Amino acid sequence: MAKTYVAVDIGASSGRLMLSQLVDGKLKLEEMHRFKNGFTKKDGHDRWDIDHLIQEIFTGLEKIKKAGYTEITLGIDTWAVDYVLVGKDGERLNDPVSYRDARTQESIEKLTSELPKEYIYEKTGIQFLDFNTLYQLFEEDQDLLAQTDKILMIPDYIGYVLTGNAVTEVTNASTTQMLSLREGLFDDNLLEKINVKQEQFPKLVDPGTNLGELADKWHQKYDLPKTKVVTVATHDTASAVVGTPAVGQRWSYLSSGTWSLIGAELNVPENGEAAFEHNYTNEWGAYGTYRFLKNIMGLWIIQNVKEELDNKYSFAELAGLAGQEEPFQQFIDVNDDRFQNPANMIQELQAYCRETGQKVPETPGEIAMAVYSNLSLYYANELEILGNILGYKVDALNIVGGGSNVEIMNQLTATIAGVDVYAGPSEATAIGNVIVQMIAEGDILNVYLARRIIADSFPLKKYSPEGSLQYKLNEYQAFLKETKKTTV
Ligand SMILES: Nc1ncnc2c1ncn2[C@@H]1O[C@H](COP(=O)(O)OP(=O)(O)OP(=O)(O)O)[C@@H](O)[C@H]1O
Ligand SMILES: C[C@H](O)[C@H](O)[C@@H](O)C(=O)CO
Ligand SMILES: [Mg+2]
Repeated sequence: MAKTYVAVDIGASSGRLMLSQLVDGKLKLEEMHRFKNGFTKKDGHDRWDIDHLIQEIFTGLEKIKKAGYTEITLGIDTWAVDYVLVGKDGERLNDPVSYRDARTQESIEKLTSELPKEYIYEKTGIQFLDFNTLYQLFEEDQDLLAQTDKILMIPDYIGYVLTGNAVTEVTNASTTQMLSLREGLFDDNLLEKINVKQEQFPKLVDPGTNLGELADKWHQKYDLPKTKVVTVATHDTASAVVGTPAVGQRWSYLSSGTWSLIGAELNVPENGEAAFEHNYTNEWGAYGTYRFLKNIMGLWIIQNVKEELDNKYSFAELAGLAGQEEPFQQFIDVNDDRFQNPANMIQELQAYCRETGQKVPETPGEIAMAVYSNLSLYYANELEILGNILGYKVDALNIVGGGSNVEIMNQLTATIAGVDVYAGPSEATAIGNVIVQMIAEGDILNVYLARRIIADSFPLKKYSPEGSLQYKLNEYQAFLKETKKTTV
């Protein structure tokens, strides 16, 4: 009987428990439970409801038990950078603050006035995003920090609640912008800067570490399967990269969800001048790799548009309406900070177009196409920059995540970038999560073979360039140069 694996994959917009088994060399994947995620304003900050997320996990595990699965292995992955402060009594001190909260808007300038960006980037190789853990802890309530016994990243906290065991998993630890590339530890100078001690972080562990059994108290409270928890690549993007089929000689990936993370998998970090100038990051990947990538605002923009249209349209319907419009009616720098957490996204997009003297999108289709076509242009621009930094032309882009369902964006990206796009699997994150568990349990030999199994198990859709849109990319790059504020 094939062993049963469960991925708990919680993104910024939604979470899911996915059940997987390896049967005759193919991966079976079944969604057992899905729930919404999101932050709300509480005690003056945008915060996650971590207790709700944990409750949803138990709800999903009860469904799995009810479906007849009595023994499972489980892994947890979530979004990056955010953390939970745990007191000396082992209990949570507060609701975790969301990385979209305004508290860190000025933090990079404040912190790097005393500790130069060049030092931080040379040490960590991590992109400057104002919500990195480094800046969040720099702004953290000092009284709370003084009461803190353990700082746990979100997925590590969930694993701690489930098993009682606390670790710091390295792929997510790297997103803090405090993990030294050379020493493989949190950098002492950076910790000192933010008033944090090494011992406030539990020991660093690699993906595939056995975290322990689900604590007995949960079996007394709920009807759950016997559950062994494995620490996977707990940063969801790290799991997504593991779950990428990696089609192409010089392949690249685009993890397309709330964020769009575009980049390549390297065996050595690249934190040189060009990478620094273009704010590329070296987040740690599984199996000693580095995720050399760039954060792009992503489908967060469409998620807000959908809500502001009172959810009258599904994502598929919005993509369908967009497909009825001409692309490139206006150029938008989708990575402009103003789109990070505006009061009203549609108004922000329209104001941007008015301020730059361009056609203002009005209908749902026009607005959706404005977003999708400018995301495609931005992806193509970054693929060109990625190739220039790495010294080779990327020959294939593997688009995974929910965004891989947006056919017009897949096709536009292929044509503008002049590369073949392979779309899917949309649940690559959950797949990468269970792959690390299967390798740890000896069901699969290594990640290279796993990726062949993924390509055999999930139909990929290929999009080849249709003519050339190089001229349009050149126009967009000129537009970005004119309108871009200096990058951090
Ligand atoms: N059928 C579809 N048609 C068009 N867009 C879709 C479709 N399905 C999903 N999407 C897009 O995918 C996005 C969600 O992607 P995904 O499920 O990978 O994100 P997530 O895991 O919830 O969040 P995160 O990116 O933080 O991990 C939605 O916001 C939507 O824009
Ligand atoms: C804030 C991070 O950049 C974000 O979480 C991203 O890395 C991610 O995890 C997208 O799912
Ligand atoms: Mg996700």
